[in-house]
Amino acid sequence: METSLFEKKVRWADGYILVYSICDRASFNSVSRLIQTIRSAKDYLNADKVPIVIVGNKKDLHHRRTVLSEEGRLLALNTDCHFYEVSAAENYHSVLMAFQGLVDRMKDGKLTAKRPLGLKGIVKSMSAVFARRRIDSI
Ligand SMILES: Nc1nc2c(ncn2[C@@H]2O[C@H](COP(=O)(O)OP(=O)(O)OP(=O)(O)O)[C@@H](O)[C@H]2O)c(=O)[nH]1
Repeated sequence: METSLFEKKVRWADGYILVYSICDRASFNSVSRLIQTIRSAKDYLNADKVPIVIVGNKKDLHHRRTVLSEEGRLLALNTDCHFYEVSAAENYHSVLMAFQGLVDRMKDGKLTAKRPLGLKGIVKSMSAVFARRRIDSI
């Protein structure tokens, strides 16, 4: 069967941020479907579980909310994803946190994907983790 450009892109990526609007249930449903697409594309490649971050945007528009925070959180829990609610309009910090969360998980994934490690590999991975902790605490 012919692989679509979309599927090729899905297979290529090492991590995903899927954004919906908390005021738009259709966008939430699309995210839910996209997660299934990503998971099955990656299963096809026998790849390790790739990190997916679900982002509910437009948190500032609470009076127009149609998707509850709990629904986003539950979707993340059921699909082994990570969840953030943000307002891209109000501040960039929450958006930054979501991207940072994804990058951290991708790095963690790369460390565990290299298993099984020899003694040399274990020492290298431990050093990488502790070096990161040192940087984080600065
Ligand atoms: N109030 C509010 N508006 C936002 C937020 N993020 C984006 N918008 C607005 O939503 C509209 C669509 O934003 P786009 O960046 O074009 O995003 P899009 O993915 O094309 O979204 P849609 O057009 O809604 O499908 C623009 O008018 C943005 O200013 C947010 O966090 N809060």
